[in-house]
Amino acid sequence: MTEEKLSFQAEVSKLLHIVTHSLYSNKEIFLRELISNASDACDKLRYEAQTDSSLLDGDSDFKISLSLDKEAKILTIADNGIGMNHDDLINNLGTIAKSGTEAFLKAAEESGKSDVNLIGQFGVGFYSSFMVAEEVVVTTRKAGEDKAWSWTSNGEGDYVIGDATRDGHGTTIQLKMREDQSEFLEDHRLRHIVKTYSDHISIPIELKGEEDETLNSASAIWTRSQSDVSEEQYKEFYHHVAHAFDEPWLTLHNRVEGVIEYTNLLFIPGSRPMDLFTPERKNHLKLYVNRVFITDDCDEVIPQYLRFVRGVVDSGDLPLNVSREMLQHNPVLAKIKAGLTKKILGELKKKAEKDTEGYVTFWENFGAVMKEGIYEDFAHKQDCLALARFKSTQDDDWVSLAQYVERMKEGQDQIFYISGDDIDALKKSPQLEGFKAKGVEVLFMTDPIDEFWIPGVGAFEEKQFQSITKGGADLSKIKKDGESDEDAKEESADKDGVDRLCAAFKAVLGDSVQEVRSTDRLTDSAVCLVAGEGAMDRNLQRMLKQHGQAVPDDAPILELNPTHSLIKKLVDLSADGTTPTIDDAAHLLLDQARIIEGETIPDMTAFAHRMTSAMEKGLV
Ligand SMILES: Nc1ncnc2c1ncn2[C@@H]1O[C@H](COP(=O)(O)OP(=O)(O)OP(=O)(O)O)[C@@H](O)[C@H]1O
Repeated sequence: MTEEKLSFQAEVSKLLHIVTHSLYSNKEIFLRELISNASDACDKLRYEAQTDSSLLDGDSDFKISLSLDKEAKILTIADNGIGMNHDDLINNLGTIAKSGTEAFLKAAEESGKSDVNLIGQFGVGFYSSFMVAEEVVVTTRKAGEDKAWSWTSNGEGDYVIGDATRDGHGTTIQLKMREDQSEFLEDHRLRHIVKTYSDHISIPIELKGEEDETLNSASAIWTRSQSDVSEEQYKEFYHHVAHAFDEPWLTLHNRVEGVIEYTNLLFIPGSRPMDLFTPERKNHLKLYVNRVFITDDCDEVIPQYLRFVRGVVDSGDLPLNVSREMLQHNPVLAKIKAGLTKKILGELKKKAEKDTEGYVTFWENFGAVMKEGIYEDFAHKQDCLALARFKSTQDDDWVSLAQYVERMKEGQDQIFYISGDDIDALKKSPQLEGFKAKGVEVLFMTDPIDEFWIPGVGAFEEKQFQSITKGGADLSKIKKDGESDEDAKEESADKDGVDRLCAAFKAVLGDSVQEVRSTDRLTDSAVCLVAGEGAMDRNLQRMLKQHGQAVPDDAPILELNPTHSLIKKLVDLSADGTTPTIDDAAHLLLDQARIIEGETIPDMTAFAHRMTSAMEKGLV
């Protein structure tokens, strides 16, 4: 017999250390995890056997069996699923490729003792066996292969893989229970745990004894009627199907009848899954055909912007032997996708109307993903827009576009927004000053996707979206509450003088600015930068530059606040032509505006010199 001793990947060792040393009291979940894996293994084989029935080798009666040897203190969990070969064992039980593990380990490291909660939140899958067992022996044979393998470990640093014998395909996991965990060797305890956590598993879970006993209902939960499923059972199924450990925020269970028939049991998670923003943008919805698992890797079943939805879709209208390739451009699936999208968006709309507070939780988790729908889903663009919520200058609450339009000021015909990745920095933007002073609400667009959907959508209820960091944002038509035309006029400054100063600044600054002009969007600040109306928004320019993309070399417009005392002084000084003071002021103010925008200034040394000399003049 050959044996190989191998070390766990470093992350696994860390994870195992947490698991074995944790004081986590809910140790019974180890059984849920192992049963969940066994059920997945049966699903996988059932699917593979659709195209190659020889894999079943005459054993198609899928089941999971539990048996107890009280004397030897061994609990055995066996399945006749897909099984594992030598390399699978190393890849699956010696390494972790799961997204989120790193975050889990980091959080565990940072939190010190509270790893207890973390296990509950993240789940540790197969490795949870080591919470209750001092030794775990896995004996497994992969369907279609002759050779069986054993995997043995005490969960401390390494494991041993060796030859083994096993009748038929599948996996047998033997847990040599720790001295203080003998409760899990009691029949009644196992019955209770299976009923609590694994009742929804669609294949039978049997407890071996003089007479074998089936412990679960063994009917696919989604085939039952809603009234036969408790909230607790939905939650446990969600944990199983989503590999999640939080509470579902929304559960959608319904059967659709008509030209195409299908059942869906969908969940919107209560917190963000870890892989939400990975470039693949994968969904994890499980597709079944008449209760036979087909795939959880099919892009055609739900749009990418709804990729946070978890659960199951089962339809008898797809052929059972459908291959993953056949799923592409499949008209039945396209209809299911359209139906699911409509259903989900409809339910979200209801939630948004009925439970504003609860909806905010959803939006804070998934809003940035939902906004991709505004950009990508032409058919549902308006629905997605109506579901969108924004932070604004008005208050700390989230606002919908409809609410925004409703509270627009007299004379206002545009939806004003400012974009950038940091809301706190945005709140301090000088460009906001004039809007705040007039009580005009401005939306904060803080998701990168905002830069893409806004130009595509253009308007909401015929009100154009207008970036306030672009030249075209015009405040002059909007009056302050209670302000008369006369008051408005009084605020404007000596126009000729300002024009003269603008021309002098432009002459000094040359091509580094497209234009220098007076603005009414500032009240406290002296200057700000904006993009020309036809040019790319400055935030988008910054974003693209950060990602190494080519960006058109559009120089910004420098705007001066004619009511600011510094500008007024400079207006007076400019009567004498372009003096060194005007020259320095032009450069300093441009650099200042760049700094406020979070940009680096091209010549730091020159900036420092000018600043020093300006301070000297002021102080001496
Ligand atoms: N009974 C089994 N039969 C076949 N393969 C198995 C079995 N148990 C585990 N595996 C394999 O080992 C892998 C790792 O299992 P583990 O429980 O650690 O993680 P997981 O099931 O992928 O995720 P989670 O932690 O969310 O349950 C599984 O993805 C599967 O490939």
